[in-house]
Amino acid sequence: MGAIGGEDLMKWEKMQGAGAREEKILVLVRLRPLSEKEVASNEVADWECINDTTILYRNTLREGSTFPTAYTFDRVFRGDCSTRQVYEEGAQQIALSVVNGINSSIFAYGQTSSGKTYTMDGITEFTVAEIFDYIHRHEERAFVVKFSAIEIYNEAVRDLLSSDNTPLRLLDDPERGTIIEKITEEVLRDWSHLKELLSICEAQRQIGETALNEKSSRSHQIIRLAIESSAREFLGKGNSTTLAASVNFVDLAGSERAAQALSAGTRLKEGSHINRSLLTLGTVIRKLSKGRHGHINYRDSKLTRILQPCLGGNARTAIICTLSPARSHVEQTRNTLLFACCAKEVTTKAQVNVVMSDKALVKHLQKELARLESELRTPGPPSSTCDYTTLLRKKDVQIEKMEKEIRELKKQRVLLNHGWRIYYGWLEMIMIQDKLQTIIILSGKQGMFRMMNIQYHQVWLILIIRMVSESSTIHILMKGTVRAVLRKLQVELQKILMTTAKKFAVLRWKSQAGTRTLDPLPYLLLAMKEHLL
Ligand SMILES: Nc1ncnc2c1ncn2[C@@H]1O[C@H](COP(=O)(O)OP(=O)(O)OP(=O)(O)O)[C@@H](O)[C@H]1O
Repeated sequence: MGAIGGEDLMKWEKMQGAGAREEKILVLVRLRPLSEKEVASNEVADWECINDTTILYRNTLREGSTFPTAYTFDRVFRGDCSTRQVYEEGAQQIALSVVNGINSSIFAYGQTSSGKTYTMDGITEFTVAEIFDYIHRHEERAFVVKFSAIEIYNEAVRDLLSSDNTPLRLLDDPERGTIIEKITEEVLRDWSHLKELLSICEAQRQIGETALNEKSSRSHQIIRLAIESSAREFLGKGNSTTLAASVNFVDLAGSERAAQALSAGTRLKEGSHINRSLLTLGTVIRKLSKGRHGHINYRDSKLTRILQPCLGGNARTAIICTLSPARSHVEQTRNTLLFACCAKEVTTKAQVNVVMSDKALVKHLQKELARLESELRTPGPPSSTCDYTTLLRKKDVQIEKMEKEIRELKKQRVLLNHGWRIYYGWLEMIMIQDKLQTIIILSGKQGMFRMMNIQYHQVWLILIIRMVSESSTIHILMKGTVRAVLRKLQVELQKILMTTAKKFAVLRWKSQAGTRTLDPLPYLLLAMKEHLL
């Protein structure tokens, strides 16, 4: 990962000062023309966009109905509007936020055959073309663009870049939220590479047949571009910071009822799952539209778990609701419009995402500390002595917190740089947990165990045992899942203990209860289980 610094850091600090930006989800409606098939079967178009923001139901035969006839959104697009127009006048601003370190998502929602895939294919390509163009125009920055794609089919998550059909697991990460384990990420090289990856995805996507749409997509598809950028000027220097964000292109499966698609058998099973995910999406949107009160059931479906940040979280979001104008689809069109009405009340809180190196973070915290101290030295006129004391106390707490963070970061850096140290004396365990990794150092008079870089469920474990009383050093490198590493570790330790039994037999351990003789193996395994699993 590269680095930005100086001006960029200042710019970022300013942006952070301005805080996260709260805004409503952008809701766009796209009405498609009647299809040839619909025209051939004498279908009537009952919906019309009367201006740029309003869509009207024009069935005079239905007068007296309790449903509203006019619906207003951020933007509505008539049947003769091109996808480029939908992109430029709708989704563009939100999608391109990603190059400035802001997460963004574009969804297509609507019944089968209403034009979701037709719309999202164009939106995805236009966005990537503009991202490439932006990258070429900003040579002062180094960009890395990573492409990944999944589908959620019958509530199983599949990697669309892999021929392996094994469902991917979702994991909860305290920092990054829900992450998809073992997902393939391709570093995007150029336009032809994008086309190649998109055609792999298309081939992998589950295609089924329903009575409504001969090539109906039966799964939810999420294409994700993760973009990291750093100023070339600071590449490789210690005070590195990187802008990191991703944009999701979400093509949902049809929102219609399974019955209407004349589904049966497999199609019916798909329908119920599709509706479970969409039902949860609807519930989440409905709850969010009424404010953030109470529990929001993101975890009830894979779709809402993965898309949680786009639904009221740290992202800018646009939803394109696609509609068929046909009279026979009026019920589904109304359902889609109802969903769209709820979605336009949902707010998200996007912020610039910056990944900093330790050095840059320490620098940032020191600056913040200095700012707080200077604020303290020149306080504004307090309205009363009580206000002034409260302010002072608050600042003290903030300063103390910052100082603690700086101490902690410095300690971590020292340990990372000089962690390969031998602690003489009693067996001791130092455990440091930071955002991404856990470092455990077990050390003792006779031996030292050092384990580091334990990230999520992938463990990179280095066990180094050094016999202090002898010159020999044994290095064992193990890699795998936590359980696999624990098993291997147990075997390796037993081998070592057998060969160096005498040395370890007298290994002592000082606990609160006093000095005791200890076999280090169970203690080590217990400590690992407690802290890592
Ligand atoms: N705005 C439009 N203008 C012209 N043709 C359109 C438009 N939108 C969709 N179509 C056509 O309608 C048909 C169905 O569109 P599409 O496959 O995108 O629907 P969908 O909503 O993705 O359906 P499903 O949920 O079943 O995947 C396609 O043949 C597509 O070319």
